[in-house]
Amino acid sequence: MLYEGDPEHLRTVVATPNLPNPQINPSLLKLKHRIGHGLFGDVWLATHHQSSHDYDEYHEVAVKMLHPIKEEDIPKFMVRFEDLFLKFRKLPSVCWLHGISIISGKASPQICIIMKFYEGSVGDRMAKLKGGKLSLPDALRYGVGLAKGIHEVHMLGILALNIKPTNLLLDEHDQVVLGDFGIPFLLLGVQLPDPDMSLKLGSPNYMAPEQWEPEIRGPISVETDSWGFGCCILEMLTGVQPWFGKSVGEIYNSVVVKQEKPQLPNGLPPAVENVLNGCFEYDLRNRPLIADILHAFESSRDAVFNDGEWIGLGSRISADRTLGGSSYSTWFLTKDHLQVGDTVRSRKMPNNCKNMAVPEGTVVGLEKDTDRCGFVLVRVQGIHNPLRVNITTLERVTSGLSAGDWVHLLDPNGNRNHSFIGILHSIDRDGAVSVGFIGLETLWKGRCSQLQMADPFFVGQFVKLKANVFTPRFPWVHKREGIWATGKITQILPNGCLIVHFPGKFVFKGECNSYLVDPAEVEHVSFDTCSTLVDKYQHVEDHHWAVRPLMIAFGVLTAMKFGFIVGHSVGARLKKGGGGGGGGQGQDGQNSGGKSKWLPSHVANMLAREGTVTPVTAR
Ligand SMILES: Nc1ncnc2c1ncn2[C@@H]1O[C@H](COP(=O)(O)OP(=O)(O)OP(=O)(O)O)[C@@H](O)[C@H]1O
Repeated sequence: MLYEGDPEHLRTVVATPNLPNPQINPSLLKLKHRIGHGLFGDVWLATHHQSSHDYDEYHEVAVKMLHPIKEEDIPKFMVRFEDLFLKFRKLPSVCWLHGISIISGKASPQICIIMKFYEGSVGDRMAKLKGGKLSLPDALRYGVGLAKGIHEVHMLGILALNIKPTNLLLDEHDQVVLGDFGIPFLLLGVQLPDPDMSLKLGSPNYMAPEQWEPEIRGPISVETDSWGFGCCILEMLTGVQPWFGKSVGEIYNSVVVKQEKPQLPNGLPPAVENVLNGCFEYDLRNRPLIADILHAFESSRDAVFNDGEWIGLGSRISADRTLGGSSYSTWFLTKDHLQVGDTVRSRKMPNNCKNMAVPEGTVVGLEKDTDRCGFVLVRVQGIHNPLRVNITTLERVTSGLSAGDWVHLLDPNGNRNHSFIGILHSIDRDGAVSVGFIGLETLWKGRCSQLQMADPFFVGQFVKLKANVFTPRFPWVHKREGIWATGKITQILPNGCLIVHFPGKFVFKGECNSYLVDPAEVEHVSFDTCSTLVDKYQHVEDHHWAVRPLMIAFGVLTAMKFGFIVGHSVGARLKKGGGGGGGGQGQDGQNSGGKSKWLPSHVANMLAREGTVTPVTAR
């Protein structure tokens, strides 16, 4: 009577003190047939028998039977689920949960999540349409529903992760409900039988770069779901799955290694195009939040359409993309909403160690507090009138720290397997912080008193392993016996992981010259800080693999020239005559001038400045 597929009715029921127990006795479930088989288990159509002294009912339900997990991990999962069960039931855009059950599988017990049975999914609907794609108005409408569902899940501190059209179920009002409410997230830290760990956090075609190796390229965060959202909308609009036809390895290569993005179709409303472009930023911090996406989709859904075609007028919003991941997107710059009284300073650019000239000040007025690119009034000591400053050029400072700063974890115990240097992702006004560290799948949460500012790293800097690091976290290049090579930072991931190239290493075609580096294990090297001539030369050698062979060739030629001159003058003296010396000198002078052209000019200049040529050629 109460549980007949009527979530609205149930929402009022669960609010009563007589709270339902999420655990369902497996003997009350009768599996009828399998509806589908997914990466996280099978879904069955089943009946759930419910009875009490005044009713006796059978309800049609969907049972998601998860793959077996280690028996000792079952209680861990159950505690997480039971903690969230009632909260999930209050979410209108998340599938209605009947409960959870543990049935004895062939080898080990299996967790079954019992859900309301829905008639179909967005994926099913697309499969029935010509070309397998939805009209733009439908895609926008489902997009709004999906964004709401993801937002609701985020409000509970959970990530959806497994977002794809078959997991977007449709209720009787054709509204989207999330069929997977974050099962991969609830499984974090639980051991799966599948040795391919990359599969456990989502479905490959829809996975964000950091989702493949969250401990290395992570953390996974709310913006990870923005990527999955973008993939779903793309599939709805084109009828083609992102990376269709590629193997799992090829998708990994495209998304993670080559840092490719799926192609967007033409003709989208500008706000939608802009937000979808942002969803496919490699650095998750540059992606829009689900609230931004919802705003763009809601505003475009209500715009003018003609036979499903966008006929909106007005200027196109310029694509808000970062160039080569080297700068911040507007999504990044406007994530923090400034308030009157906040301490602010000019924002540091990601690849520039120089802070901008505007010093620390206090926000005394908001000109347009709802506009993404609004202005604030900042009072700066020593300047009479407040300055009017664009919010995207400012960063909020709390306890001396701002989002984006490099931080060092002060951990007296020190027994951790994650790096102790990372990047601050957010700092609340009350001092609560979240930090990305290598070795952690999700953001580390703590207090700002546990952190200290660390020296920043920048793209383009040269780094080498610290002297006390003998077994680095990731493989590193050896130059010669006992000497570690120096590498150049080419990218910095959101957890502070450095991607380093070794320009001094000769690389065969197709060989990878990209290495991951823990920032806690390296130090910055520059020409100015190399103390000895030999160090300076070695630093020059690390700029390009050709330096050493050129130096050797140069040395050999110098030696030959020297031998030739000596031989010539000795011969001349023996002959007590001569005449060819002047001509020979002229020829040599010309040759040496020509040889200097072989060296890259900055390397040649450095060598000339430091006089390193002679000792090197002798080696
Ligand atoms: N509560 C439900 N009611 C009706 N159909 C459902 C329900 N939950 C899932 N399904 C359907 O069952 C099928 C299999 O779902 P399942 O989630 O196992 O597979 P998947 O979506 O392909 O993969 P994954 O395991 O990664 O989620 C899908 O077509 C899905 O739409």
